[in-house]
Amino acid sequence: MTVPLLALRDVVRDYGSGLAGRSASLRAVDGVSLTVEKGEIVGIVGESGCGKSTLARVVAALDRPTSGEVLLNGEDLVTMDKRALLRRRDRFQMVFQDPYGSLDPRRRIGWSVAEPLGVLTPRLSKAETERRVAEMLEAVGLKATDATRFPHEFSGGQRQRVAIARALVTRPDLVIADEAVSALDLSVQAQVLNLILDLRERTGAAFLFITHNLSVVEAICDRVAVMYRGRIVESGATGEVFEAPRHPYTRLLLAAEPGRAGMALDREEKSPPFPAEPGDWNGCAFRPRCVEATETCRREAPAPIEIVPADIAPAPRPVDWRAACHHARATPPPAPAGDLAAPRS
Ligand SMILES: Nc1ncnc2c1ncn2[C@@H]1O[C@H](COP(=O)(O)OP(=O)(O)OP(=O)(O)O)[C@@H](O)[C@H]1O
Repeated sequence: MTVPLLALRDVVRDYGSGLAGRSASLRAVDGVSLTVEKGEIVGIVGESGCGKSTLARVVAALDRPTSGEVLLNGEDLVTMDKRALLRRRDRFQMVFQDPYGSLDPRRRIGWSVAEPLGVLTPRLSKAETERRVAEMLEAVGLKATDATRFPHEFSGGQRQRVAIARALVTRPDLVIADEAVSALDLSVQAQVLNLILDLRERTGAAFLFITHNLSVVEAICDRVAVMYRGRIVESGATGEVFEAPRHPYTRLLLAAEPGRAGMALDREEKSPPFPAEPGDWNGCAFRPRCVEATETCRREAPAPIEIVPADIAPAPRPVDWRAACHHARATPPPAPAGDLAAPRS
């Protein structure tokens, strides 16, 4: 059996007092398990505060989970000592929403792109470093001579290209992109997404793409994981999940996307408060917003169930579609307009 590039096993991240014996005040990530294969682009979606960025930081080893495993090529980054982790740092890189934040305004672009090489492969010669920087700048559609310019001389889209060049210069296996295109105009966004697809083809890098934008996920992600209150409620191939979502929250998210026909969404219902204590909440976290909720949903948190795609009979393939809902079915339920607008309880 091949080892996935990234495997998250039951990852939990609590924010709280930090005092021993005291329970946490907030569970931002609640038992997330997920895999990313080599060269795959996996999207994490969900509304603000659902734990996307916390998960991204844990995967990038910028933050430690409260419990769980983060396996990169089978090695657990959580239990790894600092020196071993530093040696693996060239295997994964992060791209943030604000390229200004990751580019030093006083440094020339060439320096910023080269910096990870200096930290991670310090024995590289000056000539080889310059060659790698020029190669990366050209790969992201800039000129090699741009290396001598400063960040303020570039547009937002160009700066995001520089940030991507910086992330890919060490030839990482995995790039964790947190809202990496959200601040860009639609046309520039499309250019950067095409660039990412192109770079995936050329370098074989996998991407974990954190976004609240479903159109972005549809455009580039092979698979999608939908998060709600720290948990993955549905995951699977993007086309299948978006075509016939099985979790009511996925349907709600899709219906709320401008330009998509579907159920009405009462915007007041968005962003419900998190439980003050993780233990306060039994049952399904989505229950207060779901018209399908029953007594079972009140009592028991639903475990993910496997969904069998309709075409499984003529072309058997591994089942990779899961929904954590007591009422998820193998076939899509009829969804009359407005059925999620008014919660039952
Ligand atoms: N350092 C922190 N200390 C305490 N609580 C935090 C911290 N960082 C995040 N949180 C809380 O954890 C929850 C998840 O936050 P997170 O930033 O991961 O969500 P998100 O889905 O990325 O949201 P957004 O899309 O708005 O960035 C939120 O309730 C947030 O307030």
